[in-house]
Parts: sequence; structure tokens; C-alpha cells
Amino acid sequence: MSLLAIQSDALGYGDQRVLGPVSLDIRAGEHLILLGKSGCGKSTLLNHIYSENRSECALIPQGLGLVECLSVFHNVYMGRLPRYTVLHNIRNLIRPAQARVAEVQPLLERLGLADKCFSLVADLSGGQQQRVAVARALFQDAPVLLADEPVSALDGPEADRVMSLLGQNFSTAVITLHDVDRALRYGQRIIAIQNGELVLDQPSGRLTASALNEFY
Ligand SMILES: Nc1ncnc2c1ncn2[C@@H]1O[C@H](COP(=O)(O)OP(=O)(O)OP(=O)(O)O)[C@@H](O)[C@H]1O
Repeated sequence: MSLLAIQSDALGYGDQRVLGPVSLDIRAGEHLILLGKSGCGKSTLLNHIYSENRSECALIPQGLGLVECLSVFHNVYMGRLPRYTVLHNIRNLIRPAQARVAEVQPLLERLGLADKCFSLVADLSGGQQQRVAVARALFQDAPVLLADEPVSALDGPEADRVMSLLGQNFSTAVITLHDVDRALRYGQRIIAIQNGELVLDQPSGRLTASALNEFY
């Protein structure tokens, strides 16, 4: 069943065409990986999907989108800002509610950030900040995950743990990656972008790492 349908003649910035035409159905229950050389348009496509389907999607942007002068707790809590009243959100900014802290803390434990709940994001390493953005997406609990290189700052075992966690918590996901082996391990469907076109769209079971390396 198609969950999101993306149709566009061209995606780009001002007069600059990056890719298109694009016709893409994202089916419920599939983990789709976007691959392709740096600059080919993966983020452009992912951000377009988000802009058209904000209410159904949790986004982990490449730049993470964290507020560095706020705590880890507050950044994760932002995943659910729209669920609560303005008053609750303001109160929670000033004095975090125990109930919300109790919801966030188990996620931080699963991401190796148990002792960082009230640390400022500015004081964290790049890999820790990336895991905060992952925690925010998990906390948001949207039907679809859109993640732009969500494990780029993590070492191999940690990257695999985070990919597994995302896979277990989001039945439908579109994720950009540069690591073809990881793409084959975690993706059920792989799309490669080259020269402004979606040139490959195949189940991962039919693909090999060497076939995917041709798109780099
Ligand atoms: N905000 C922007 N304004 C203008 N051009 C942009 C903008 N963002 C990206 N581009 C351009 O669009 C093209 C595609 O960029 P995009 O970020 O989608 O590539 P990507 O495949 O995600 O790259 P990477 O793997 O390096 O993240 C590039 O030529 C880039 O310079």
C-alpha cells in the first residue's frame, strides 16, 4: 500500500534543477535507502518529501536541527511540541515535568546518553549530538522516518546499533546513506540517484555492494 506519493517535474533551488522528474511511491512497511554521490540530490529529495508530508514524518536532517543552548531533554522533547498546549510547553521549558523526563530518559539510555539528560547540547560531541537528533525522532513517534545520513558521525558498531533501533521503531523509513554495505543490511528497497535521475529502484535482495558502488 502506498503511504506517500511523490510526484514532481523538477526539484531544485531557484533556477538550478537538481533532479527530476520524480515519481516515487513510498509503501507502508518498507525501509527505503537513498544512495548516490555527494551532491546528487539525496537531501533535496528527502527535504521535498518532508515538506509535502510534515504531519506524517519525523525528520533527522543532515544538520541535525538541534538548539545547542538547550539541554538534551529539551531537544528531545521538541519532537512532541505540537502534541501539548503552549502553556505545557512553556512550563516544561522552565521546569521539565517529571512525567516527560520519565518518557525521555529510557530513550537516552538506549542511545548511550543516560547521563546527559540535562547537559547542554553545545557541550556534547558530534556523535552524541547525532544521537540526540535520533532520540528526538524516536520521541516524536511519527508513522514515517526521514533520516539524512543519521549515523555519519558514529563508529561502526554504534552506527549499527542506531540503525537497528531506527529500524525497530519505524516500520516505514526513507534514509540516505553513503555506506553501501549498511544500505544492503538495513534497506529493503534501494534507490540510487545519478545525473539528476532516480536511475535504480530495486529490492536490496537483488543487489550487491559492487553493483551499488557503480553509483559512486
Ligand atoms: N539550499 C540550497 N541552495 C542552493 N543549492 C543547494 C542547496 N542545497 C543543496 N544545493 C545544491 O543542490 C545539489 C544537491 O544537493 P544535496 O544536498 O541534495 O545533495 P546530496 O546528494 O544530499 O549530497 P551529500 O551526500 O553531500 O549530502 C548540490 O549541487 C548542492 O550544491
